[in-house]
Amino acid sequence: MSKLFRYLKPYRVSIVLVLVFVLLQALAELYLPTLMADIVDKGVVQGDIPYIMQVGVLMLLVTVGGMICSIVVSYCSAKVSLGFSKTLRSKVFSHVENFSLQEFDKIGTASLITRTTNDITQVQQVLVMMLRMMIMAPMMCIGGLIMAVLQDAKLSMVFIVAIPVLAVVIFLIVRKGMPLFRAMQVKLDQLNRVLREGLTGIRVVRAFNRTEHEKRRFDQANLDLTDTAMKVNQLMAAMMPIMMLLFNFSTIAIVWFGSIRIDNGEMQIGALMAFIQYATLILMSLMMASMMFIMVPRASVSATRINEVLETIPDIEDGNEVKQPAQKKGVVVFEDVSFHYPGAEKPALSNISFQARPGEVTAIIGGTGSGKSTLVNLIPRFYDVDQGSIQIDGMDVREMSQKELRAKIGFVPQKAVLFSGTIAENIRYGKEDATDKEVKHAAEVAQAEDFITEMKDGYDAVIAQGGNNVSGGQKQRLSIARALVRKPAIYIFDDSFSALDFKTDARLRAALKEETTASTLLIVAQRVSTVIDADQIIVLDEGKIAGIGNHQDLMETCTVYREIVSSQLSEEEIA
Ligand SMILES: Nc1ncnc2c1ncn2[C@@H]1O[C@H](COP(=O)(O)OP(=O)(O)OP(=O)(O)O)[C@@H](O)[C@H]1O
Repeated sequence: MSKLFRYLKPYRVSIVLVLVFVLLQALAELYLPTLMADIVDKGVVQGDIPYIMQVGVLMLLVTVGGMICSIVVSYCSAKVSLGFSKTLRSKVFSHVENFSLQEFDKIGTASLITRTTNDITQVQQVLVMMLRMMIMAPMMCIGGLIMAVLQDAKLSMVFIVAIPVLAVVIFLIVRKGMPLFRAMQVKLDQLNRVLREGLTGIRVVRAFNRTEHEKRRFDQANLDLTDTAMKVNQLMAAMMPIMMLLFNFSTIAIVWFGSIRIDNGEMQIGALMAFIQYATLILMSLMMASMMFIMVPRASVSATRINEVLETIPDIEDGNEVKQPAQKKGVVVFEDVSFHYPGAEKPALSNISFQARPGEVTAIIGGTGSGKSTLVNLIPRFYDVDQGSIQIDGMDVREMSQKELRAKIGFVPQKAVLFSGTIAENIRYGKEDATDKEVKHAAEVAQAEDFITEMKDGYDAVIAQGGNNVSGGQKQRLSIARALVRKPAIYIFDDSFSALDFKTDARLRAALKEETTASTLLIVAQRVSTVIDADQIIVLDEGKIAGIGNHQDLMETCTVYREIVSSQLSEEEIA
């Protein structure tokens, strides 16, 4: 957890304030019983009213002082801990943004969400506690002991028995609690995963009548978490009565032995009352310590999970010296590229070599799972190649800065993703400073203009979370417009026309041709009609190139291509 505390630096002043005021508060608490002993022994016993009034006013002032200290401590510690968690959340988020897809696959989205929210809250809560109790508990314990010994050294022997017993109880509780805290965070991850899947996949859940199944899955994860949380709470609940029992036994012992000492004239009644109060302070401080001993390990489990994210070095990082290709044409060259996903037995791509040139359309076709998406995902470096190289305008993509590289590319993913906001905002996602005219033009080319103008608010129509209020084909066209608006040197369309009807698909490709005369186009497609006019078609089969050429060439030379064509087109169309 200490590693995370480096983010506390900006709050140094507030932390010092907290510590100073906690110290003052502790001193006030320690002073009060002595004053009370004085009132009883010197004022009440001797009937000295002015003395009672004088010390009474002093007690009142000390109490008010202690209260003010407590308020300052609460304010400053809240400020520090809330600021700390805000900083930590944004650090984790911006670090995660740099992750390659490999790290996302490894940690899992649900766990990343829990770590950024719940885990940070755990650490934040403990931080408040530590700020308030780290000084308070030892001060009250040591100060209380000294004051108690000063009141009556012999009676202090009671603590020799009480404190070690309490220490053993705390140790046993912490030892039992640690594995439970760890399990609780993992189970929270599981619950979040089930919840996320159930909510994002709600349409499939309904369509397949799997509501009950999902409910069972959720209940199971929920019950699992509750069971562990119950165990943790039972442990915590057991702690309090045990502590109170020890506390009450100690008080009985103090009153018992104290009254014998009063009988023998070795102690005064006021001193015994003060002694009991000091004993209360000591035992309270030990309770505070035990709370810390329980909460700190729990938060340290969370801290480890947060550190794991912060210390994950993204697989894909810019080199020390990033370069820029001399030309900006957008020539994409694959040179003997092979790639396999971590943990996968077979490579997803093997020995891929080809060139995609500006002004030309390079289409990639192949069966499902043949590696088409993987191939195009390697160009913006979502993953890095295992072997060979990918060059843009003669420069290896690993030598460029990721920002520069991705600025050259207009990427339309297989699954269209929109963000909550207006249609115009979604298109501008591709180019922040795009003018209204540019946004409109991109929408026109993407064949989205018609349906946008039909909407009540046109370009200002609001897209719901995940783009759920537009159709699949409309979503695809908006994500195409988003790529078009940045006018990049290279366009990548990963199966981006699949949800369009044949007419719109053809119109879109014709408009694209006019718009992108100087750009390199890579189009992944399932439909032969989409690729038939391409300048070059790459046929993929189980991660390997089965053929490369235009439609006519491939019809003559490539069996895999012929099979795809004959499965989709009629005899006349083929002829
Ligand atoms: N993130 C991943 N982790 C592990 N394996 C993966 C991952 N993504 C894809 N694969 C595997 O890599 C192979 C190629 O997948 P890819 O998505 O590139 O195929 P595709 O040709 O685009 O298929 P489709 O047309 O169905 O989209 C498949 O065997 C797939 O199971």
